[in-house]
Amino acid sequence: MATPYTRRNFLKTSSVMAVSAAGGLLTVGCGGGDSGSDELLPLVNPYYTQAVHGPYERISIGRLELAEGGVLPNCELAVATFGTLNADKSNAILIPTWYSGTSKIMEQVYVGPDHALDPSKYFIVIVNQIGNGLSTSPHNIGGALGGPNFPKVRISDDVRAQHRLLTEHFGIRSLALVVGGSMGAQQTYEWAVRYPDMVKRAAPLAGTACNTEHDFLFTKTLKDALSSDPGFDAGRYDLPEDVAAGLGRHAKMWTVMGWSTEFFRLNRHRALGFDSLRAFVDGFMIPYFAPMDPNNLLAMAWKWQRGDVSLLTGGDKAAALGRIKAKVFVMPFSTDMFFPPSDCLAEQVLIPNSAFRPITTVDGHLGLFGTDADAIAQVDLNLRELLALPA
Ligand SMILES: CCOC(C)=O
Repeated sequence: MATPYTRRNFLKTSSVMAVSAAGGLLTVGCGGGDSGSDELLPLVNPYYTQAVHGPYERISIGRLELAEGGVLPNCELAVATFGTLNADKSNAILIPTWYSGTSKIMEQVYVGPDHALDPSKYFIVIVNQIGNGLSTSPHNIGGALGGPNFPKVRISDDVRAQHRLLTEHFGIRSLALVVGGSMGAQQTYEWAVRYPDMVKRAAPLAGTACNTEHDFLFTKTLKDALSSDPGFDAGRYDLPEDVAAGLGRHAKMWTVMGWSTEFFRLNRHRALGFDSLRAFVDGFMIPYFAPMDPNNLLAMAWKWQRGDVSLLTGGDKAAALGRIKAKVFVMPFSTDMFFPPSDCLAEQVLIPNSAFRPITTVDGHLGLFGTDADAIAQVDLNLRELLALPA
């Protein structure tokens, strides 16, 4: 097996094949000879590919100025579409993605002829959020903005980028529905507040419009779990495997907060095929996050912490939520420990034309992954009702 190259060495060679510790082949971009600079090259991580997450198409929306002052010179969004846009372009549904997720899990769990999100009726556009590894992200941008130098991206930046994509690339000016889970819910709220005339219906699942201090702290501990690993090396690690300890701690914290105490008391992990909590952590939670790029996760975590629609209204949450013209079903998951129903209800009462539709499940926040078929059936029932409401 070839000695795995480190990224720093790539600048000295035009193009190399490296073999990751996991045995996957990593193909790196051309180094352009020995530039002598310490720029990071884009690294093709085998996890963030069509083979794992396809089909999707990478569409450039050009230069994206960011709310925090940075810029993405050429922002590319990875997009998966299902169904056909009708003649008057009135049947478009947008689905943004959540932390660590891609368009693939949204397709697998929420889209299909047996779901409310039925491609035979709607043109469904799933847009991968910036930083998630398929769209422009720390691990794939390369150059001076690569890795730890990736600029700070906010929820509003994703939503403006998605708006440019839909209006300029697809010619879509009306959305029958925007629906997303967790960080996808944060983007859903941002869409409904920022573009009230475009969004006809909105369904935030297991997420809030304004992140809470508790959730900010939870996400800070996730970030610390990654960055405190010496292998992280201030974000200049070579491969995710170099940060395996941090990714493992991050996975264990997700195990604690992402499910629920009921989930374990009722042995739901056994129902999922794991005969112990330890086996569930070692066999599912750690392997799920292990191939992911830590700088990508940190970029999304920074964004997640600062989800706040009131930035548009000088900090006035009621004014922001009052801007919404869409019909809204607020759909928390009943045992969610970081976007609890109580936090979601406190926002829903501020939204005109809205209803509070909690989803009953013992699987907590990560019930979003589709582990509880009944929870997804409840989501479908509510989405069918919402889609049947007149715009
Ligand atoms: C699992 C998805 O979680 C978030 C915060 O997006």
